[in-house]
Amino acid sequence: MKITPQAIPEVVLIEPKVFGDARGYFFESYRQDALEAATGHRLHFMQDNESLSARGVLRGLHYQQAPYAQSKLVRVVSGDVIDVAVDIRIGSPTFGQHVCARLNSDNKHQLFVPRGFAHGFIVLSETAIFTYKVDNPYAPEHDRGISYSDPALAIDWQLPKEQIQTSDKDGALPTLKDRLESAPETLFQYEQALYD
Ligand SMILES: Cc1cn([C@H]2C[C@H](O)[C@@H](COP(=O)(O)OP(=O)(O)O[C@H]3O[C@H](C)C(=O)[C@H](O)[C@H]3O)O2)c(=O)[nH]c1=O
Repeated sequence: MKITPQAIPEVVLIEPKVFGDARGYFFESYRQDALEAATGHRLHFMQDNESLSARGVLRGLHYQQAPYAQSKLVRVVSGDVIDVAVDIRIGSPTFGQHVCARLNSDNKHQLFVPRGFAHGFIVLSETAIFTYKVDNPYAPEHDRGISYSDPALAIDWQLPKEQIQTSDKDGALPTLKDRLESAPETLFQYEQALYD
């Protein structure tokens, strides 16, 4: 597999080696040793999630605040999405900046979204099955988010606004600036030790 740091280097893109033959294909969808070496973190993924969404559905931008911050290893088993990770570590040189990755069942690419980042994706295909590992359990009381349409983030979701569908919860999320001004404790500090 090829693992490449992105423009925000803590976020890495994983391109698995796919072995095709007359029966179909095989690839290693997760290698802890390779990902730990590439990210510099010990990783203990302990929950797998899966969601099915129709074209235009946008889930995000979500994160869990400390002490339940989550790293995510995300991939698409069916369909085509734009996946986005936003740096929400106060003091980071890339605070408020984001990485986009096109993940689909053809390229089989995966994105590692570290703790300290908000995450979301939009579906470009008719439907998409999105599956991912997280390294902390679901903690609804620590579930937080920022607005996918925050003009300061300037994320290109590639679909017209009228085609984007979100949950009511996601549609009401604050901008990063609002969250920074009203509840900075729900974000992260760049110097904060987020991994053991
Ligand atoms: C995330 C999660 C949700 N749930 C329950 C809570 C709700 O009753 C239902 C749907 O939850 P939600 O609307 O938060 O699901 P998504 O909008 O897909 O949220 C996820 O979407 C973005 C892309 C993320 O990165 C996060 O992993 C996660 O926030 O599943 C659970 O039981 N366990 C879980 O880990």
